Amino acid sequence: MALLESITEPADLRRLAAAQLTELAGEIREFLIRAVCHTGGHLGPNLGVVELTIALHRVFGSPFDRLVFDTGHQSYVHKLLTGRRAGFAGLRQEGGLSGYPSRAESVHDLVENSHASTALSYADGLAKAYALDGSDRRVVAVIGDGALTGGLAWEALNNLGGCDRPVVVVLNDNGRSYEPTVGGLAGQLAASRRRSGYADVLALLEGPPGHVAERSAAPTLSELFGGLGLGYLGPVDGHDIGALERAFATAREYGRPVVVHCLTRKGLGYGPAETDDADRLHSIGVADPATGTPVKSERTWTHAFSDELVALGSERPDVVAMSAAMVRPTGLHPFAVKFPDRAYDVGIAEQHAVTSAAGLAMGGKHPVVAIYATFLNRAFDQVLMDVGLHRLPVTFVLDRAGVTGPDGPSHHGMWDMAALGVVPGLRLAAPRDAGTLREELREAVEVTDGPTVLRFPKASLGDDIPALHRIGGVDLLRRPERPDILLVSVGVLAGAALAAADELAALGHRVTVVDPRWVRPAPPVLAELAAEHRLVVTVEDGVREGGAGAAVAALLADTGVEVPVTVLGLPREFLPHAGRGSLLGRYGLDATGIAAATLDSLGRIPTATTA
Ligand SMILES: Cc1ncc(C[n+]2csc(CCOP(=O)(O)OP(=O)(O)O)c2C)c(N)n1
Ligand SMILES: CC(=O)[C@@H](O)[C@H](O)COP(=O)(O)O
Ligand SMILES: [Mg+2]
Repeated sequence: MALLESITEPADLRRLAAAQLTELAGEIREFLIRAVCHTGGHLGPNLGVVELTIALHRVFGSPFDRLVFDTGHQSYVHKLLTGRRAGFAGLRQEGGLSGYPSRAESVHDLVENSHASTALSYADGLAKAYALDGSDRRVVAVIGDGALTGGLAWEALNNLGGCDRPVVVVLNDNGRSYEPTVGGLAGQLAASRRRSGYADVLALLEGPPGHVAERSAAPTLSELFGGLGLGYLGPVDGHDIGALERAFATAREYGRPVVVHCLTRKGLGYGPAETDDADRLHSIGVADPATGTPVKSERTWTHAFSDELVALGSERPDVVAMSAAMVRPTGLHPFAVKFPDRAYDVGIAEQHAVTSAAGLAMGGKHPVVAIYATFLNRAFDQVLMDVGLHRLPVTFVLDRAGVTGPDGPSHHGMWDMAALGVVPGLRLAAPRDAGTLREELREAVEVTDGPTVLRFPKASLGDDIPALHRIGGVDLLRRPERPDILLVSVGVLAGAALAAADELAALGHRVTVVDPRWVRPAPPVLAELAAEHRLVVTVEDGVREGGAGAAVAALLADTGVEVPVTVLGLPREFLPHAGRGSLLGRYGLDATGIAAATLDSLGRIPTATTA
């Protein structure tokens, strides 16, 4: 690692000879494999951009010139070249290096939002600002072929091409998002690779044999981007540092917006990634570096959803599934294998996914849109207007809801219950275990007059938590004689709520614990239950303001039930990266935190009413 250790800033790179750069690339790959297998993180994407990132830092002068990484999951090499090698021991760990660019870490980092397809818009704005200042700073946006399937990227291209600001768009084309990138654009890129005769990369192309041949009649990328008003350079071998540097140097002096099309191989240099057909080890947990296999394998909420959706698909031919470039991570793969004609992957295009699902519902189907909670934020208007206003039966299944952990602020799926709760006619369920997930999914697809939502976390599944009985759709999990406290627990927090009830019982309190199951709108029976208690405490792993607990408080106010309500949830802040359990504890959403907050609230009730 002698060369890598000698690099503390981009200027150090410019002192190296060509042969040393190749050696450095090898050291970086070796380092990444070891470091990322140790902590978990994005391995395949970073192994693919080693040469590309070296070349960028040799040609452009960051931080004067600005490098914007789309999504940012491929920024590890950039971090290594900008003085953060030592931080990799704590990559994505609490207090450690972020898995994405981070302005707190480095002046070389700019955009921390790891939602895809934004880089070209940021670049457009930066270039406008620098033009106003009369500055000749260059703006470079690195965007993957997957991220380029997002509509926002095309809105930006449309703007970039319509003016002469010198933005350099580096298209990192590895032919894949997680799986091979889908759609007409992917076909265009594939055809371009074919024409380039870049055999190694061609070997990665997948799809039916006719696919590439048919696409080869398509316009060239130069025509495509040229038609929008951008220059086009390429395709360039994305693993040839010399070729990349020549292309970037030309782009730097181009004087107009230009796309540099780089062909790369996701996972290059690590056998287990190169041969991984699922996703080239896109994002891994802690793994054995010798084999790339995860150290821990567990049954998750995603598995439970996945199995039940396949069962539903067999029973209900109208049930169709929709994904925005995340077929496997959201558990849709088994459904797509069994019902290939009823599964749609639209690319990184959440807004389109939602409105396309609306169309499917208008056409008599019941779409299940499986999506990470955080990515549905982007399609709020489509949920509200295109689905909600038309009262269409679309079911949204939000994986990674609540605290996700090491992916940090842009990935915590904590806004859903507050944001979606305002959609008229939308019903939202938060299953507490695998059993209720199955049950609530089935209830959701039975709904015919509006959108339904299921949300669950990125976590391993515990045992099912049985209900004593159900009233008004609400599950009673604990019901002592003469209860004084009502704990309303949302979804996965049922276990913590029950444990808190135990702690409180040990102190002499009598705690009822309920799981509302369908949390938005709040079930009316909660008002009746609340009236039998002296204090209501709601517990959710979503933003506290405007969430499920706030809906319970509003229900009580609307129905004249004058029992104090304490709403426990996440603060209205961007939460950092850290382990999920640790963050839940930090924000008082573990048993001890819930019990302590409850005692605190009890202590604040005037004595006359606590007697
Ligand atoms: C809006 C949004 N949807 C989905 C994702 C999840 N996601 C992260 S990376 C990725 C694939 C990106 O493909 P590409 O841009 O080609 O980068 P590569 O990993 O191939 O380098 C997806 C779907 C995301 N980050 N943002
Ligand atoms: C960058 C991105 O959005 C995804 O790669 C995400 O990090 C994956 O998260 P999971 O590892 O939870 O699937
Ligand atoms: Mg890609």
